[in-house]
Amino acid sequence: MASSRVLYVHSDDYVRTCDSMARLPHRASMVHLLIKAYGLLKFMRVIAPRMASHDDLAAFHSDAYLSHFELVSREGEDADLPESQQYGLGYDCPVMEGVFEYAAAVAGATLTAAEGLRNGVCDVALNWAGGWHHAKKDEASGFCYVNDVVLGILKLREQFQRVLYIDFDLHHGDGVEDAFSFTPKVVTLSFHKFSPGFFPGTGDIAEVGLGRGRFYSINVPLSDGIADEKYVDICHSVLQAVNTTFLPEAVVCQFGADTLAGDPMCSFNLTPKGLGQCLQIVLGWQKPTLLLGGGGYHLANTARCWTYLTALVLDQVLASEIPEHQFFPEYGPDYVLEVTPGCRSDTNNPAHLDQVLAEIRENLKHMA
Ligand SMILES: O=C(/C=C/c1ccccc1NC(=O)c1ccccc1Oc1ccccc1)NO
Ligand SMILES: [Zn+2]
Repeated sequence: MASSRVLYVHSDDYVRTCDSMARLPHRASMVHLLIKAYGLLKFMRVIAPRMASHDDLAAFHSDAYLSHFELVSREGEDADLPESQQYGLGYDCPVMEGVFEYAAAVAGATLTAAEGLRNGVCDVALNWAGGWHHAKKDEASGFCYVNDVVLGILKLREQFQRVLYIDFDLHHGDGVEDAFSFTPKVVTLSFHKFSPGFFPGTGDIAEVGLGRGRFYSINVPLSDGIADEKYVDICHSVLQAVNTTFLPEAVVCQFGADTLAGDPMCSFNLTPKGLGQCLQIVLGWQKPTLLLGGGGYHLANTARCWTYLTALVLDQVLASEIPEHQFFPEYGPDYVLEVTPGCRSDTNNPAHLDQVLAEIRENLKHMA
């Protein structure tokens, strides 16, 4: 990738705001400082994000939700207003003071990245602190308060007729699928763990979209223990089939890193190399591409993964040794970039995966 054609959305203020999300302490700093420590910033155009305005957020979210969310964010924890529950606020989506500013900052960063692509300023745009795919029009969900992914896709749709969304996070990208389930202009494709009782519970292969959007939502339900080889194999087959059938003009990828070996979600057994092979397939299409983060609860592995993917975009090879920097101690005991797969058994049987692929190929035949 010609380096100046890669946009990296970053500012120290933005990282500080994202770091303030207590449940992901310093993750944004760890990601940025590892990318910086590997000397990758000089290959990219670094742009400071703008804050999303109320109108920006209202492109997807309801006014009722936004004004309630802004109110409780001002008052912080003790704002246990009765209607908070109907807006998904509390429990999975605790209301920390300033959480509205955090959500507006992340949404603004994803919009800044999407605008760079829409205006032809860059070919690839990165916002690793974005990717909050569960938020609904009027409800926070799964620790997602504002759906920056939907906002980014809507921004790209101002310029591109057909947008392909690919969700590599461990969890089903339900908020994004819901937002576009009735339209054939956006294909949402999600690879995720689908298992009784596992959040969010949606994303079965039979979920194909509704009305004019029927067959434009694609779900690849997977089970625990899948490792790089099988994951890359099914991703490659589905991605190629979707790209040649839908012919997208722009692509948005959510690379939630909770699929990695060692993640506390303890489900899949992937490594950054496997996700990198999936990214290489998408980059090979040479279409305007927006890359976002998402889940990822082993903070050092998440930083390893997104740094590795950033280097892939830049055609840069990284040394195994983690460079000396502020968070170096977090990378022990080996202090290397690679993530070692776990020795967990893969519960995905090949015959079932073939069946999943056959059903998706069948559904694609109905895509006009
Ligand atoms: O990763 C996700 C969703 C996570 C999620 C879903 C339902 C309820 C809460 C969720 N998120 C969290 O609990 C959450 C968010 C940030 C940091 C730690 C978090 O907890 C854990 C707890 C145990 C393992 C991993 C994460 N979507 O991609
Ligand atoms: Zn996740």
